[in-house]
Amino acid sequence: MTSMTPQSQVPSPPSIAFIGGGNMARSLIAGLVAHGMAAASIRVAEPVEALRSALHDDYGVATFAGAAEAVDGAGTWVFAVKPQVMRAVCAELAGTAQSSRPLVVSIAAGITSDQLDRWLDGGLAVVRTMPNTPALLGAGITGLFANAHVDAQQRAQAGHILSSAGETVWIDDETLMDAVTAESGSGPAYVFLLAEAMQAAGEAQGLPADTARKLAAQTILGAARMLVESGETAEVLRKRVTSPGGTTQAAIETFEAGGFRELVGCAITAATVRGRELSKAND
Ligand SMILES: NC(=O)C1=CN([C@@H]2O[C@H](COP(=O)(O)OP(=O)(O)OC[C@H]3O[C@@H](n4cnc5c(N)ncnc54)[C@H](OP(=O)(O)O)[C@@H]3O)[C@@H](O)[C@H]2O)C=CC1
Ligand SMILES: O=C(O)[C@@H]1CCC=N1
Repeated sequence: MTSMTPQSQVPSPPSIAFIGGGNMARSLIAGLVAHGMAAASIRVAEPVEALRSALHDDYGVATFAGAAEAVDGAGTWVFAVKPQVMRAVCAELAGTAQSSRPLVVSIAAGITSDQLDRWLDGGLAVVRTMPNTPALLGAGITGLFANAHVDAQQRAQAGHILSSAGETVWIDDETLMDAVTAESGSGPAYVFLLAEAMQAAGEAQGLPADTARKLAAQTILGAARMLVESGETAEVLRKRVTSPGGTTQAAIETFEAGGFRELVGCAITAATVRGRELSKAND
């Protein structure tokens, strides 16, 4: 006798479960679906009903209120919750992790692969990653670190998931993941701060707000494309703009006199230190 299982109850292997369906999970899911991953292979645990509905409506993925239901049958678990709740979420899933031995991928700032492995009761393949928000456009960059339990196939799987968000770079020394977080994970916010400041300064010089906004945004886009596409260093590109005795020189000298480089250094140090604090504070 053949028993029929309703189609809706059949997980399509190999499926990926996202635990947390907020901003970053949404960006990664958008990238995966855009790169051809079947929506039926993506399961998302998210407590906020409005976020669950939006993910289902926009991408067709299966959504669940609880993490335990979302990971059922999934070979890869992507932890996309805040660092502050990671330990509790892992405690809830540790038993299932030990019986189903998934590939564990985390995007959380600060939380180490050792902590994740320990909180899930040990011996698991863990890839700690740090993407950034341009993932939403497939223009992100992600640093990845694999623990000793990750095999070649799992490494490829983690790389595949994050490459749908943009570029990837593997990091061999996990202690550097806090620096990755400080430079590229948080980095889009620094650029947006620069855009805010440029726009405000343009307006202060008399430009209409919409014109000042467009000038700042397109300048940052164009400069970023030159950095990526020209093969030249930032220093060379900066010097090409800076005519001797001209307007740029006047501005750059003002930045330098104000300690711009030191300030950026202090900001990135603060973010790196905060990553380490997040690890300790949530252990
Ligand atoms: N935003 C960014 O630019 C980047 C963030 N990250 C990392 O990504 C992670 C997520 O950040 P982000 O997407 O911005 O945060 P969000 O707050 O947007 O998303 C996290 C989601 O997880 C939900 N959640 C809480 N508890 C659970 C649970 N037990 N099971 C399932 N879902 C749960 C939260 O719900 P609720 O709000 O109700 O708690 C929230 O909707 C963080 O660890 C962060 O460090 C990494 C790179 C960049
Ligand atoms: O601010 C944060 O903690 C997260 C991690 C990197 C970007 N946003």
